[in-house]
Amino acid sequence: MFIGAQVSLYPMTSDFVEVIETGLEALSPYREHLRIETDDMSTLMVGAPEALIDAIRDLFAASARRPAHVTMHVTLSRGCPGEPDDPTCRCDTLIRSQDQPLDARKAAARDAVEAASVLGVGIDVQFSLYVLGQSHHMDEIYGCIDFLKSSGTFLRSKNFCTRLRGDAGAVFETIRQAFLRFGPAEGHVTIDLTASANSPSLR
Ligand SMILES: Cc1ncc(C[n+]2csc(CCO)c2C)c(N)n1
Repeated sequence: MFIGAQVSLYPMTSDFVEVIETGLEALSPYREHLRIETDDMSTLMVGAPEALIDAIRDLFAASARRPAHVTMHVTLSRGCPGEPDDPTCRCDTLIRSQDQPLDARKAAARDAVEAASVLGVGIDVQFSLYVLGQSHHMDEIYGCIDFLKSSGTFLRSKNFCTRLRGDAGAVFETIRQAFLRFGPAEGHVTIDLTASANSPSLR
């Protein structure tokens, strides 16, 4: 299994380099658990979803604590058949949910969001879950949307994606649960996500 993300921050301010560097500094505690490589367009993070999603959450929360409007684009992927197996990506949640029916997975996902840590940073997210290479992929997508509607972070459904709003802790836990508990444990699943904080449109 190979699990990872390409992550880009887009601060809407002339001191964008400082905002990006503030975000990247928040990754320090995760560097011993994840492979992290930054270039001029994005930062690659590879590793188990516990550290991976926490790292993306903290990267965005750190930049969102500054006053400027900032957005982030994330491509998450698990189980891509073209990527090499990486033992550091081992994930017990995926292994355990393998044989669980959809209703049990929805309930477990809700429990995890309820138990999420509170960061004190309000954010908006819109994302799409893609279950690849499966003929019954819509059952998993509708199951995931059911979970999202009861997650406490649901804002509204939109064409092609779902809007979430709330504390960064609960919102990123919702994303982690959507990523791990829907779509086959051994299958190829991706998420396309945009996050936003401090938007002047919401003032
Ligand atoms: C998370 C994240 N990683 C890398 C970049 C690409 N990037 C654009 S400007 C800049 C700082 C000066 O080189 C960097 C690293 C990004 N935007 N967000």
